[in-house]
Amino acid sequence: MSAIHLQNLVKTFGDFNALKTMDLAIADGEFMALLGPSGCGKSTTMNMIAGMEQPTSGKILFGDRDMAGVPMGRRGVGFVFQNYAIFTHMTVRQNLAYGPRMRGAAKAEIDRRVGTIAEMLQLTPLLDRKADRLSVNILQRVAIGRSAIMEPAIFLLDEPLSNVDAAFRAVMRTELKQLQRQFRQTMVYVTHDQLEAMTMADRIAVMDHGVLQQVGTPLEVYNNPANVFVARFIGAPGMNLLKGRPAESDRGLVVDLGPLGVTPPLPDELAAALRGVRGDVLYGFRPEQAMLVENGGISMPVTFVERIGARTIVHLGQGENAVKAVFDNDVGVSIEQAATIAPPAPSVRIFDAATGVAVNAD
Ligand SMILES: Nc1ncnc2c1ncn2[C@@H]1O[C@H](COP(=O)(O)OP(=O)(O)OP(=O)(O)O)[C@@H](O)[C@H]1O
Repeated sequence: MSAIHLQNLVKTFGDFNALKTMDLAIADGEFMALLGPSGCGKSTTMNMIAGMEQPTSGKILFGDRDMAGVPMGRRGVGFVFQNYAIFTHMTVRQNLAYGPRMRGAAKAEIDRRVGTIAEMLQLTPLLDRKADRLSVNILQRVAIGRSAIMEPAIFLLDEPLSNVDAAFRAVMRTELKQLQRQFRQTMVYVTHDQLEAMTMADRIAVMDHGVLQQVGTPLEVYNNPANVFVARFIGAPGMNLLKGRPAESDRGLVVDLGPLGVTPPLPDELAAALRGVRGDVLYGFRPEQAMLVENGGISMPVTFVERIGARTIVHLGQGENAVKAVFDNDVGVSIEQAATIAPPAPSVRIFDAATGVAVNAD
């Protein structure tokens, strides 16, 4: 019953196409993140699942039940927004108890549920505090608790952590994941923050301009982005992409990067797939996978070195040819030096420069 199917879902506002078409199957008990930049249609999709917006066309099914015409209050969904929606004149306990009380639950049952949720969200010492005396961080925790206590089979969260501070956000990422594991709800989580999506979600639906770009586990979208948008959007920093042309060499197929020279040879399967591609390609590799080598790599001037604790981000090249390399230690390079970097062959990804679509090795 708690699986969600979005079928050919379209939403237009006047003549603006906010969601061009969306097909997505979310399994019962799955944590699905809707991830993308501002304005890509995440909230619009979420609001249609909740029943706050009606689709222009297409279907939303919960299990095999069509949600067309089913009002929000009858969908059995819990919803948490960016801006906490709680009663400030009530205590934390009264806020948490509100939903079960409205449903007519017995006092002992309400007390039990309030106790469990308060414990999970570390609200126990604050239960008798008035909500108007709490910080924004704690208010959002109460808002999540107020929804979670109803044990909705489907839990929808729209950027719930964007107003809380960074340290608290890190704590809440773990707590939300634990909450979902405990209640085994189907959770749909809207965010523009790829780190939130990567750390919490079972699968991520990456969106851009009202179009679903890719659906996959965090590792799938990180390791095998379907296109250039996903390659750049996932990862911090995003994937490096250098423009070039496939070229035969005596060591096998390489990518000729023009003034940067040629890349190391491509792995056989990728080379085989690439032989079908005409025109320019983008040679992609993750900053974390770049290695410093003596020779046989791509040599570029170092333009900037960021040292963030034990992590070093080395910026190389400029303009279209700028790339970044991330190391877990201080690699001892400095500005204006040249450095030669090479990704391990299996981690290289190639994209068709004209379409942006990944060239798949398999
Ligand atoms: N009621 C509306 N009327 C007109 N345009 C709308 C309406 N709601 C959303 N839009 C537009 O639809 C597009 C998608 O909006 P949506 O809120 O779904 O994006 P989002 O990906 O959630 O981004 P954000 O994180 O900024 O909310 C935006 O360009 C937005 O301006």
